[in-house]
Amino acid sequence: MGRPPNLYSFADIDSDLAPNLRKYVLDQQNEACKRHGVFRIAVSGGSLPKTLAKALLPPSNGSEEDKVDFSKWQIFYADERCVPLNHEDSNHKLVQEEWLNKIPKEMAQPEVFTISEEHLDDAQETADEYEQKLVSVFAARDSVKLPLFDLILLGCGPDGHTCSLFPDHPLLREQDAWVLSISDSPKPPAKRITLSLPVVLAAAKVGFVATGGGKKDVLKKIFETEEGSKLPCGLVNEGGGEKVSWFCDQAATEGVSFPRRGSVI
Ligand SMILES: O=C(O)[C@H](O)[C@@H](O)[C@H](O)[C@H](O)COP(=O)(O)O
Repeated sequence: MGRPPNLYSFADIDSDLAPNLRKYVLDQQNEACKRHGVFRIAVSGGSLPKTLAKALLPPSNGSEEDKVDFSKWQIFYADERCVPLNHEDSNHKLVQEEWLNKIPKEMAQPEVFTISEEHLDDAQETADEYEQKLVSVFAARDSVKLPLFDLILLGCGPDGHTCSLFPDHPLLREQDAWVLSISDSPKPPAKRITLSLPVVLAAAKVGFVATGGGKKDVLKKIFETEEGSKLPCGLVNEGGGEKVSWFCDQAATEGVSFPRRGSVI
């Protein structure tokens, strides 16, 4: 690894972490729009959507620099459960309820890429269909080796998983496919699809959001031990280096040694 990832620890989620996360996302949005006129972002489920809602809503405080320009957003799921989109386990439903549905109706809405509901009992088919959606956006499969997201926002599980990439799972070794299926996920539901590790590592920026005392032990492991650096979150740190940032609160980082400490704002 070159330079280590950035680990930010904030005193409070609402008044501190959320505005910093907003600034970070807006910086990536603005840079991506300058680069290619759109902002391509992938997001996970778990506790992330709730924190992200605090960061993104309301979409503007009136000033030009502070505008979340959803008209430029193309939103993908970093991982999704193979359930109907209106099912209570669906990450899309969660994201809709937490913030997509709360974007003011008079504003231009983002483009959201959901999984197909056609073959939900076949996780591989669902993964292949989702990969085709990525191909249609990120150009023909043979002309780009990997889709280049502008930003991927992820959570960190208590066992160090991220997306639906679980510790010691063979999916971690997948080098070729963009979207993978898993039918034995240790976190229910068992059938899911997930971006592959090479796709996560190809993104321009990767932001983790991990809050609460329940994350303390796994963060210590990831940042301080050899064993932790082999966990899925640790592999993203190792492969992504300084393009990876962690947005945490003090409860999650108590006693964790920081590679680099700071504030985005
Ligand atoms: O669909 C999922 O299960 C999530 O995308 C998953 O990868 C999540 O991000 C982590 O499990 C962390 O979840 P918490 O933030 O709730 O701990």
